[in-house]
Amino acid sequence: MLLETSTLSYAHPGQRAISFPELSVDAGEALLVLGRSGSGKTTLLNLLAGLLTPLSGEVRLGGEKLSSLSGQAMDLFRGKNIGIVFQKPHLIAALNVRQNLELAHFFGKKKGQDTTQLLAELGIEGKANSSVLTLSEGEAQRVSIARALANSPKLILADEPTSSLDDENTEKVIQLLKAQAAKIGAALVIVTHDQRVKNQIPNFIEVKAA
Ligand SMILES: Nc1ncnc2c1ncn2[C@@H]1O[C@H](COP(=O)(O)OP(=O)(O)OP(=O)(O)O)[C@@H](O)[C@H]1O
Repeated sequence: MLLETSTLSYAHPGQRAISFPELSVDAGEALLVLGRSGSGKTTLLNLLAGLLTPLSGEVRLGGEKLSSLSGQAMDLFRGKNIGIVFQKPHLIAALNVRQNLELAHFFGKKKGQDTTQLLAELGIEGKANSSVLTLSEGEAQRVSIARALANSPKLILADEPTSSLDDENTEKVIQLLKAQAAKIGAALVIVTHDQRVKNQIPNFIEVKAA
């Protein structure tokens, strides 16, 4: 199994601990994380990304136990192996579209996917040299997906990637993520409360606050 967790829990300061259901995702597979607002979906995603350290249990990616990696080693491991699509695109305004993608190569210290081809696959090749400030919301979301894929990560994590999109673009974005995960053999985990996504990815777990 490429990604797996066991007895994972986390407590935010001053909050009750959240216990997460076990999850496992193989290369090329997709999993949805569903749950009500405040149930802990983003917290789980941050644990899977090694951005938070669990209170108990562990996350293993490609056999590597994330909590055994120190700060700097974890940052490098994440840059190489984990692509994250945040709820809001978080693009660097001073850089154009292509440069935003190349930044991922820089942080991952690897050459990664060809940016021209990647942008073409996502249907935004015409925007390569555009300022990110001139993009529509849907285009910016696709650039943030391209950036997450730029290093051909083993794991793609997406936090509510469709919450601000209409039905047509929701379907397109999920298809894109699935197709890209299958192409590079990555595990795909999508956190959402968007029930529309269930039609496209039947495999899911549900996070429930205690
Ligand atoms: N930095 C923090 N400090 C303290 N409590 C936090 C912090 N971040 C999240 N929480 C609390 O932890 C719980 C889970 O939050 P989380 O953001 O993981 O939920 P979520 O399921 O992603 O919610 P949403 O769907 O609204 O984004 C909530 O009760 C939240 O208030």
